[in-house]
Amino acid sequence: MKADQVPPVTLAELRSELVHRHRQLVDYRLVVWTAGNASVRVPDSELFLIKASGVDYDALTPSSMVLCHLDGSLAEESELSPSSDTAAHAYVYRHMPEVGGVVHTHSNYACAFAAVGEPIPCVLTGIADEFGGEIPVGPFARIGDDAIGQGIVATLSGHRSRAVLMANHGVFTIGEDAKAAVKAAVLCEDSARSVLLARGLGAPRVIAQDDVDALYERYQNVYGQR
Ligand SMILES: O=C(CO)[C@@H](O)[C@H](O)COP(=O)(O)O
Repeated sequence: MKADQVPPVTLAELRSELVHRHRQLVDYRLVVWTAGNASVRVPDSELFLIKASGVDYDALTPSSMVLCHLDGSLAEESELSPSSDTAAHAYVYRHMPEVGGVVHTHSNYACAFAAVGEPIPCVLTGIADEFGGEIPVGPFARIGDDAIGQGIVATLSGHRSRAVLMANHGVFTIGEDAKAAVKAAVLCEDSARSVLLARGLGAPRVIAQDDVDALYERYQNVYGQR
């Protein structure tokens, strides 16, 4: 089958995939209790799916994924309220058409940087590979409306990084799909952990910009199976 003959993904498949992506957040120890959430854009539509608010990760099923319009309103009748961060995710989808997945976590090491308002410096090749430079800090914003979304879009537009540390809050990541957004959340936490460990040994050294550029270019365009 040629790539252009791959059948379009169904809503049911997207719901199941989003359950799996939330399971990955637990497996990678990026979330505890009901903190955090993930969403996925429904291709070729003005819709996205997002986790229901405050539901245990163990209890998530395809029907716990709430279908929303890009203004954040419900697109179907649902007994479950969508995530408290729905307006933030919706704002990202409206203003970054290239984004197909959004993830939010309170992963500990990255949150430590968010708590002090400090970017994660580009001191390891893995950070250059995935983020193309430091992982930036976004503004403080209250939870519940699109203020968080505005901060995400303002910080990540035109930036290589797919992760932002929202000040005094946590990590928001974006990707072309939900898998890519989860990957960015995993690697953001891994980066933060390594940098904090390095600081116990001495002063981490920032990689030269031309090396960062070369590493990013290779990882994004050459690494892995093409
Ligand atoms: O960041 C926050 C609250 O600080 C929220 O994102 C919660 O962590 C998860 O909320 P729901 O998605 O369950 O509404």
